[in-house]
Amino acid sequence: MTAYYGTTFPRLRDAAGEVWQDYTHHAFVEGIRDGSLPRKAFLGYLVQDYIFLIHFSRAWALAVTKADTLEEMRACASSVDVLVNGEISLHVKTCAAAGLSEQELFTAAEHPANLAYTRYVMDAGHSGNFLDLIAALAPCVMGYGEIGARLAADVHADHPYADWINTYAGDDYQQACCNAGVLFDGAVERRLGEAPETTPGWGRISQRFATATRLEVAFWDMGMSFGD
Ligand SMILES: Cc1ncc(C[n+]2csc(CCO)c2C)c(N)n1
Repeated sequence: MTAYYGTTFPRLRDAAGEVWQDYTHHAFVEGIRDGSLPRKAFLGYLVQDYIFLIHFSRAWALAVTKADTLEEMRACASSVDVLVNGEISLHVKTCAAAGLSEQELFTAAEHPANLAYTRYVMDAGHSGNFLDLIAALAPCVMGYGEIGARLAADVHADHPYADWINTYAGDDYQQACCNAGVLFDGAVERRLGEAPETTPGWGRISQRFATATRLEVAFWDMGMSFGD
């Protein structure tokens, strides 16, 4: 069962249409679910995801500077902390266990799909306001929450991708998605009022959300290409 991620997220997800399904039910995700994803594809993805997380940390740090309230600053600062002091080292450990050295991670060339996605998110923040940035960050956070919760049903002790699935299905990660939902709802109400869908700002965040979702699909496509 997927936890409750607030009211803004499901509205934007449903407005995004089929692309959300393309993202959360991508062949790469289905390969993780049934364990058929080639190891090569998974490792290629992990290396790129390490680079992705570094730029994502920068985007959350940008959100700290774009926030309007101390509460928003705290939530975004905490995301930076979790990412740079937690998730990134977890990636380094997972890669090391899979035979990839930290040196290989540091020297890996950034794939264009990775560049496109992370720099799109950074630009949403640089050219726009706090809400533009959060809307571009949301598909990443909540999408992995939905994927983890769904895939947990098929996980068993010797599943090849059990660690990955359990990370995103776990209580800590699900709670992080709920917290992101509270941040997103509060940010929308503060800036767009109680009927946000009737404002021009809503069209902008819908577009940001849908574009970031398309870039998640392209990220999975990239992951599949490493299996060839
Ligand atoms: C391509 C890609 N998209 C989403 C995530 C998931 N993710 C990235 S940062 C973060 C923490 C909150 O910002 C989470 C859950 C990923 N690892 N790689």
